[in-house]
Amino acid sequence: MIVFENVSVAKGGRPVLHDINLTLGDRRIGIIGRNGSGKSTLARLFNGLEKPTRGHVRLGSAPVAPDQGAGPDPKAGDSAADALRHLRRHVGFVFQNPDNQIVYPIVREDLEFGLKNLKLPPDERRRRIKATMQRLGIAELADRFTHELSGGEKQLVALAGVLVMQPAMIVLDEPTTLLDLWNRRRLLTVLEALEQQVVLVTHDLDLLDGFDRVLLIDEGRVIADGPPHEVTDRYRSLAA
Ligand SMILES: Nc1ncnc2c1ncn2[C@@H]1O[C@H](COP(=O)(O)OP(=O)(O)OP(=O)(O)O)[C@@H](O)[C@H]1O
Repeated sequence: MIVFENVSVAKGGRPVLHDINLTLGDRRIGIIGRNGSGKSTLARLFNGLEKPTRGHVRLGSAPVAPDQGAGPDPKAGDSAADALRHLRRHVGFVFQNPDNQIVYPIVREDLEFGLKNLKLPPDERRRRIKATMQRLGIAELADRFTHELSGGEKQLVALAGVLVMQPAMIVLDEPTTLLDLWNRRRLLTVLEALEQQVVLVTHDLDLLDGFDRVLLIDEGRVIADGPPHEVTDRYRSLAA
């Protein structure tokens, strides 16, 4: 469960999100909207990649970022830093561009990096990496150079890097843009099977069939919030 309370974000002095209030406990949540409407900014708030200019984001009961008007109370700062760590640990984020996510030269090393930080024993690290790669149908990529992968292969490796961490919630920002039909279908099957809460930003409206809830963002505001067909119909009517 994640809660947005009076959240606004400004960038370069320009308002990008306006006074967002949401309580999101649903298992499958989609975020749609036209280019530049604020979807990625909203998605990045989920795991603290973006901080509110005003308001709070809370995972469970922990505040993620203080209202910036709260002042420089060092104690409040510490708890906000703890809350941010909590959020980063529990919410995995899959970037639109996998090059922003893949760090190490060999696929297996890249997937192992976060698991080492969690101080998991080598056996458990190997087990998780193998199971995740098999699940995504990319087991044969384990020993490849990451810079030699195709765009779609990189996108799947970036997703694997998040899944191995087993976060409580997974946020994906347009994860299908580089995928062929087979891998798009595979990704959908993987998402359907995940037990975690999933938040998906997409222009690919068909992916949202079967989702519990879809948010339509327009000019930094949530202008529709409901079941997929209702909200995607409203979106299509904006473009008509
Ligand atoms: N660093 C920045 N400085 C100023 N404006 C920014 C900055 N980053 C993003 N913006 C603006 O914020 C608005 C929202 O951007 P955002 O990336 O959230 O949109 P989006 O809905 O994800 O778009 P798309 O569908 O094109 O990916 C856009 O108008 C964008 O130009």
